[in-house]
Amino acid sequence: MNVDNNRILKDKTFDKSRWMQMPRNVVVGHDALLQIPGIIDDLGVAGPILLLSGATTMQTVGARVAGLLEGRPVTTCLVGRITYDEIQRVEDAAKEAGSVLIIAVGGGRVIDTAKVVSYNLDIQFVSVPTAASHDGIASSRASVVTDAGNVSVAAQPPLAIVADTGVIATAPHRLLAAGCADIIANYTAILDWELSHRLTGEAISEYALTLSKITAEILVKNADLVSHNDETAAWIVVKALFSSGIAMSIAGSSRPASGGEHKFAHMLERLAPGVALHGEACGLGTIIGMYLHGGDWKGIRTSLRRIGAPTTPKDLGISNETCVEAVLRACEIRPERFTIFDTGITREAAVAVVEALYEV
Ligand SMILES: NC(=O)c1ccc[n+]([C@@H]2O[C@H](COP(=O)([O-])OP(=O)(O)OC[C@H]3O[C@@H](n4cnc5c(N)ncnc54)[C@H](O)[C@@H]3O)[C@@H](O)[C@H]2O)c1
Ligand SMILES: O=P(O)(O)OC[C@@H](O)CO
Ligand SMILES: [Zn+2]
Repeated sequence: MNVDNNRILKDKTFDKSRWMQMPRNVVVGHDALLQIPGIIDDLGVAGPILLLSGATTMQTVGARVAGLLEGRPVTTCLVGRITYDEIQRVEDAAKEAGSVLIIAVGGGRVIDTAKVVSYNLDIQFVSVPTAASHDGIASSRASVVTDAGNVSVAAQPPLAIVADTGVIATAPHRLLAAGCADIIANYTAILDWELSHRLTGEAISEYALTLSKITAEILVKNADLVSHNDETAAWIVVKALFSSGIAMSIAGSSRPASGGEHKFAHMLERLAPGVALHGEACGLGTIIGMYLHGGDWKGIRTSLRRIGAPTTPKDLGISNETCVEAVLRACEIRPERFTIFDTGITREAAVAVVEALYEV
């Protein structure tokens, strides 16, 4: 059922009420894909299925899932960028097929699209991440691209998650490293949330904040293990991505995992579309955010390097000027979310932080 998970009952003395929606079945491990038919039966959702995937992932994992669903009514649909137009197109396809369940097989964009469509149509969906590249695999939020930049919208968390570590370990290491960077971003997301709490009085959830922080700490502790592209690394990173998603579900917003470093990343995506993976841009934003907070930015950089994630604009294939621009204009993204990037950074300061990224 769709819910406004930040609903406040104004007429009560104790006036808070929040729905925290969580996944019901989470299956992680080798050959987890084979469990999909059993999971669908266990969920008790019978009827036409919409199999959603990306152009690349449909040819590989998507095709395997289609094979596993043989004998059931399945319609396939490919998704590209996540925009409101694209969401509408997928909604129309789901309606036309009379779908009662979406199975989303792919990266973050495919899963976010499924989340919004299933929310809007009030049908369920199963999340089948093909890469450990983002922490949206379990969250109840989706990030949609609009002309005004990325917006974070309420969405439906998956009823089930099927993360096959064998599949994830065969994805390029770049994707796994990006997922790690998306988790390391939690360090500055938390600092920004606490800063906003102190300066603007924004409410904070200690549980969400603590879960987000511990998740990043455990990941960094395992940095050497996740620098490999094997199933152990996939296992560790998927658990971190899941945990971070749950922190977002507890908070009812992406706040525990998305601060100024994400605003920077979303602006960078607008200035240089498609150049960096989401997590890669967030990792760079985390080093910058930590520098601006006066924290251990070199420690963040060391962790990202150990994992194999980019740490400079050059690594990402963007110019220093574009990076400076993204630092200065990050505040245009989601202006209501106060972060260290919203404190009036001068061009001089932005140039200085970008130059510092190259310090040995
Ligand atoms: N809702 C949330 O809480 C949340 C959290 C983090 C990120 N996001 C969103 O997710 C998106 C980023 O996710 P992403 O980095 O996965 O991007 P993506 O979905 O664009 O995938 C990146 C690339 O990886 C490829 N890929 C995926 N699996 C593969 C595999 N097994 N082998 C080879 N290639 C594979 C895809 O084809 C694509 O080209 C952004 O839109 C971001 O805003 C949302
Ligand atoms: O709200 P946004 O900024 O899309 O953040 C969600 C997710 O990317 C956090 O890792
Ligand atoms: Zn993210």
